[in-house]
Amino acid sequence: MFSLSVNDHVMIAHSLPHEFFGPAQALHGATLAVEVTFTREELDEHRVVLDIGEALALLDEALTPLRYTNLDEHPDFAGRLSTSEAIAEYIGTDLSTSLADRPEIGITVHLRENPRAAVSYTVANRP
Ligand SMILES: Nc1nc2c(c(=O)[nH]1)N=C([C@H](O)[C@H](O)COP(=O)(O)OP(=O)(O)OP(=O)(O)O)CN2
Repeated sequence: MFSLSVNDHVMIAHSLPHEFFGPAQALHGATLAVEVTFTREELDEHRVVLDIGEALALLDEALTPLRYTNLDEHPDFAGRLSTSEAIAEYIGTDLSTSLADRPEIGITVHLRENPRAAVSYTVANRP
């Protein structure tokens, strides 16, 4: 199995309006560090998992709709808690759509919420 990882970050604001989240029910900001790992069982005809430039561009495209937004007002999170897990799923789903022509590529999104906590999401039905 081969893998390629690229990273970026995104600044957002959001609230988590449920008592489960304690003080995070209030509006707060976060700079999320995002790393995506693409995997392939075998290399492609260019002997790569995915071109690094394309991988960076795909990640940038996935993050652009989130940059500097208040997720409480973002239509894709309407009525849904914008936890780090949900944001990782959103990014993974976007990347999976962009790579619909290459279902042989696995996608895992690793999202660091703060120096002590991170989540990850692996897109289903890919290797
Ligand atoms: N599994 C998750 N748990 C929490 C998330 C999340 O995205 N996924 N997010 C938050 C808050 O947005 C924030 O990042 C942390 O808020 P905080 O109040 O500091 O939460 P803690 O759980 O660390 O501490 P408390 O003891 O609950 O105050 C929270 N959780």
